[in-house]
Amino acid sequence: MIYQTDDQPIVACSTGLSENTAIGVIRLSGFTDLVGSIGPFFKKDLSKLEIRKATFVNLYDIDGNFLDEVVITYFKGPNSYNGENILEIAAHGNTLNLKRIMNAFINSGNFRLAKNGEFTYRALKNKKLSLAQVEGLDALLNASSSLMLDEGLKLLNGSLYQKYTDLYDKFLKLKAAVEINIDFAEDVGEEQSQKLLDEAVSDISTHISSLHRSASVNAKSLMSPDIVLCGEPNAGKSSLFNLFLDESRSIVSDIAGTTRDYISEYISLGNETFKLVDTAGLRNTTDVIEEEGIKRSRNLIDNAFYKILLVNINEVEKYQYHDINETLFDALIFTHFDEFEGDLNLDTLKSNLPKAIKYYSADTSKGEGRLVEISGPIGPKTTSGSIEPKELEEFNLGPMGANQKNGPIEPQDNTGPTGAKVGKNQKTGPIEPPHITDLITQDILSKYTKLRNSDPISIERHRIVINDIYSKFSEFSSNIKYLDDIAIISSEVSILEKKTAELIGIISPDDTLTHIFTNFCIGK
Ligand SMILES: Nc1nc2c(c(=O)[nH]1)N(C=O)[C@@H](CNc1ccc(C(=O)N[C@@H](CCC(=O)O)C(=O)O)cc1)CN2
Ligand SMILES: Nc1nc2c(ncn2[C@@H]2O[C@H](COP(=O)(O)OP(=O)(O)OP(=O)(O)O)[C@@H](O)[C@H]2O)c(=O)[nH]1
Ligand SMILES: [Mg+2]
Repeated sequence: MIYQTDDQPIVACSTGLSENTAIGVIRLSGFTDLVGSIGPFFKKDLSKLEIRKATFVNLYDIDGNFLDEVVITYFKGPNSYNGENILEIAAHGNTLNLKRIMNAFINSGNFRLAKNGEFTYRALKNKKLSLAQVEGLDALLNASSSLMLDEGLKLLNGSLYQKYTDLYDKFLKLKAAVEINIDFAEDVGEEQSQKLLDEAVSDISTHISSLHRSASVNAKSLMSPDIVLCGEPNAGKSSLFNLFLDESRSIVSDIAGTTRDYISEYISLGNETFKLVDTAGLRNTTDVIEEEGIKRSRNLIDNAFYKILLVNINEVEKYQYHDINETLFDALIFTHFDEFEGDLNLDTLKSNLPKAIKYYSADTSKGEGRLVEISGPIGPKTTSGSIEPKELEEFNLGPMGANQKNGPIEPQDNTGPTGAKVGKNQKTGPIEPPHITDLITQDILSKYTKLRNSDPISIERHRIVINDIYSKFSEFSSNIKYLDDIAIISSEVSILEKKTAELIGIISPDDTLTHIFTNFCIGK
């Protein structure tokens, strides 16, 4: 299917028609004769209408019936959003009123209702926006996380768009350097022309590597950052879920398999909203319904932004759900730590379990928790690897440890968001133990910030084209010293330049256009 259109003048309500609002904006675009085709609606000589200035006027239908008091703004093409003549009418935002006004223009026979995204389509056609910018607009308008919103803005006219156009300019420079090698090597000197070429190649190499890094960030998990709790039945998933929500949202019981399907709630951590998901306990089962629940859990884990595995520390030896052994968890929490009496050797405990970046111990029925080890790719060297049992004991125990049975457990209500605050009996009592949700929250936010700072590119088309340019260019730059046929070099550079033009959207395939514009709302 191809996005089909014509050049007729169009009208639409850009502020939506699903709800009454204070003010609604109706846009008219693509008319050539402001005075003749629009003047009658205002019973005014619009030849004196000031450009890009808000003007208060009365609006009438074609038969002269009064419709509304409105404010109009005229953008004379090509200096408008889409390059066409545009008139914006800000009217009273009752949807009946807005529809009646639109109908007045449509019934005059000079305007038709715009299709989805048609104003913007014309901006693209008139080269006011490139395809990449339109995709940015799409991301901006449909964003469900502040990260997507940022990406949209960066594409629309910001740093990311600049990176794309810089890459294109650099390919043009490379092309020029190649041409100098072909035509003017003798004039410039062999050495000088080779230097130009080398510089151009290395410049692109740095640039495309940075884009490639941005395109390699796991984008799926960023669109809706889910925090998924999983583990075998009775591990304490629902207990932790409720600790996060500060209420008993999920049913907690000692019957294994209590949670049969996943449940989720939105939670605010820092300034961000995350979806917290409590999943069905993972176990090998013959129950068809439970099996389906587990399948869903697996799916959620695979796509999660932050994966938490809970394991009852007293049952590590019995742990048997190995289908997720390949998954790297962000956090593994040893729960039921308050009941633990065994030998605390983390290496032994870990050997029967999937891997994680950070290990915690906790009493998930109450909330106390400790960080026990950082390992894996992001852990600092000093804390990675195994910790000596003695060291771990000091690190790990404290008020919740060996003395726990005789010593009082401090009430939780004084625990602030950073954990470790002094409890109620300040003078005599021990220090308040940290809260597991505070520790995990810190880690979630730090992961989110890190991802955000890595300038992720989540638009699939861009990821594909960037990866393609990256791999073709890598091949090209490692071969260039062996290529003695300058004509071959030249044609390779042309291919890469075309791909970059495609990334920006200077060249845009029809199916891409259709895909994008059907996603837009009417009036955009
Ligand atoms: N009222 C109103 N608000 C709006 C829009 C709009 O169309 N109308 N926009 C719609 O998305 C966004 C703003 N985008 C716009 C982009 C370009 C031009 C424009 O007139 N461009 C001219 C002049 C540029 C200049 O003076 O610097 C041009 O490009 O030639 C207007 C709005 C958000 N807010
Ligand atoms: N002592 C102790 N009890 C806990 C701890 N965490 C959870 N419990 C208890 O263990 C039982 C199971 O907890 P849930 O939170 O329902 O476990 P779950 O992982 O959601 O279990 P399923 O929904 O069956 O998969 C409940 O009785 C909890 O009160 C803990 O750290 N220490
Ligand atoms: Mg549960």
